[in-house]
Amino acid sequence: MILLDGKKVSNDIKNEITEEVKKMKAKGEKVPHLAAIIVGNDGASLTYVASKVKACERVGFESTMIRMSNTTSEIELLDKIEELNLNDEIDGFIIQLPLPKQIDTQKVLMAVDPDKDVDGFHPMNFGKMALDMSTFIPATPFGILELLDRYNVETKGKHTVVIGRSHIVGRPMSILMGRKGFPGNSTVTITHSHTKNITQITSQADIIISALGVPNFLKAEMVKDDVVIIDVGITRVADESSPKGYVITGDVDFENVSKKASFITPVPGGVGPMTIAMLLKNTLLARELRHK
Ligand SMILES: Nc1nc(=O)c2c([nH]1)NC[C@@H]1CN(c3ccc(C(=O)N[C@@H](CCC(=O)O)C(=O)O)cc3)C=[N+]21
Repeated sequence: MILLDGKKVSNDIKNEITEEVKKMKAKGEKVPHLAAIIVGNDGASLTYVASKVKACERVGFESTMIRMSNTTSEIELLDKIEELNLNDEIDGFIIQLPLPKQIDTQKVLMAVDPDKDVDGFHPMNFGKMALDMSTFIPATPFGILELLDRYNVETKGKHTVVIGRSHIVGRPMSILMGRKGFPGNSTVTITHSHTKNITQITSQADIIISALGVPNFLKAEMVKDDVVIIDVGITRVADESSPKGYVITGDVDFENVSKKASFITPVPGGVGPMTIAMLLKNTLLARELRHK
């Protein structure tokens, strides 16, 4: 079994980006600037945005975190987005999800200037992705592709099973794994809450990408020998014995599934850190787009 070490690879990527930023500075160019809007006080969301800001500092990017209250109206958020669209200092920005229920997420994501949409959530960018055009690929799927690439995991002709059809992971992942090129050229099955007999499907998979959010859902009996496992689950499970009062738990029963797997991502330290590294990569791309 080979561990797909997202923590290590994300560090390599951050070092590569740091070098790029040094070159920009040496040429007297403006460094990339990422902004993040966070609405409300969700603990996990605040942690993620804080790690994004920290990652920006680490590679030498500028960053701005914009906090808005839990009672923010849709109009107020749309106004803020328009402000960032027009602000020439900002190369790219994200709106941390999930949003409070009074706000229509799809409407908000459509208000982002596609050229600053470093999350790749605007329908224009999603469409470009599906059509093999160059664009921002959502950070989590992009991170998974990068991990498969750097560990040279064969995807061509393999049966990839994606668990979950969310707009930010499952759906784009199912498209990307079936595209031409590497990593891609897989035969893809996407499964979701209405899928019948999921074990029958997962047990035929060469590659499983699980983005379900149900701790320890995928058991050893559900997979075949030498399967490649990508665990996107990051559920906080209460645990009094740990210092933070919770442990981050993936969708995969790692202890038992890892014994059968050829490659597997750990949680934490797998897909999560890659997501942050690829957001930086998209921000660098956005900066290059705007100053070409
Ligand atoms: N607009 C938007 N863009 C996102 O990319 C986005 C989002 N909203 N909403 C929530 C999800 C989730 N997400 C993660 C990022 C990093 C870790 C990460 O670094 N995880 C660490 C553990 C971090 C911890 O201690 O909680 C790890 O897996 O090793 C996890 C999850 C980005 N998301």
